[in-house]
Amino acid sequence: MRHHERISIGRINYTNVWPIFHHFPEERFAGEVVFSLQVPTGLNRAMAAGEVDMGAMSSFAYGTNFDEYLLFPGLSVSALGRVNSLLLFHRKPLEQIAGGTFALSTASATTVNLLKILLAKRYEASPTYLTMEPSLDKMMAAADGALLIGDDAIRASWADHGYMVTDLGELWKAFTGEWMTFAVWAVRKDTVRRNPELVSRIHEAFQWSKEHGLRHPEGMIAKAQATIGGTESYWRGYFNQLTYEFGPDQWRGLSLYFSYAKELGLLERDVPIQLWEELPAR
Ligand SMILES: C=C(O[C@@H]1C=C(C(=O)O)C=C[C@H]1O)C(=O)O
Repeated sequence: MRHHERISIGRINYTNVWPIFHHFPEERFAGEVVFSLQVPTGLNRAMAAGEVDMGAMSSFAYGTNFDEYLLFPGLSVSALGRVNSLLLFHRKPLEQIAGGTFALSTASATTVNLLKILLAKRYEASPTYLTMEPSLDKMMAAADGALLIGDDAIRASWADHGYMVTDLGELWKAFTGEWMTFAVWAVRKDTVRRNPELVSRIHEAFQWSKEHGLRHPEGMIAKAQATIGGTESYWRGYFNQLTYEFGPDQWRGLSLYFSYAKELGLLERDVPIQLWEELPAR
């Protein structure tokens, strides 16, 4: 182990990960960790390049590069149904525009591929896709539908635009009956080899932080209201709608997503769910 090497932890810069990060005991890791705050696609790239060692990223990005990563059980951003922050905005019913043009946020990997899967499998459509910066007005000027994620989607859902709004978590559940996992907590295998003890302590701290965050959401809710807006009950509902578990139910839903992605050529290989395991106590 290189003693002075810090572990870089990726943190998605959206509210949806707050229940896992908000109470992370940074002071316990002084000098040992640094955080990298980015949109999901930024973290996906940084993890693949080895600039970030572990943390939250798009579940789809695990699928493209799984040989390099392990997944932490018990940590994810998942939902069985509605999410409220993975939203497709459109002018006409989806049935009428499924073969049209869709503008996709540059920040997303999991959800853009989820939309591709649903349009291909459920609507049997072959639409045109544009990738754009997440701006609802610009996207809707260029396309029949616009896909936003995270806080961009939340803000747009409050705006007075008159568009129809489809929740991608709800659409996936209606089509498959399954869970969907949007963000996973992954670690690079080389980081585990170099520094198993620190990785283990960080995992434990995340679990603690999550349990604490879910038991005591008040601080997080107040911070979300102050930084983004919305009511107390909106945020309480938002954090309750999401699930932060990553167990057999979520693995099954995510595996189904990966198999559709492979079938449609969005992923090249079958993707196994490979879990990180705690080192045996010495
Ligand atoms: C629940 C969400 O899931 C997210 C969607 C992601 C993606 O589409 O790649 C990645 C991480 C999560 O932040 C959200 O953005 O609100």
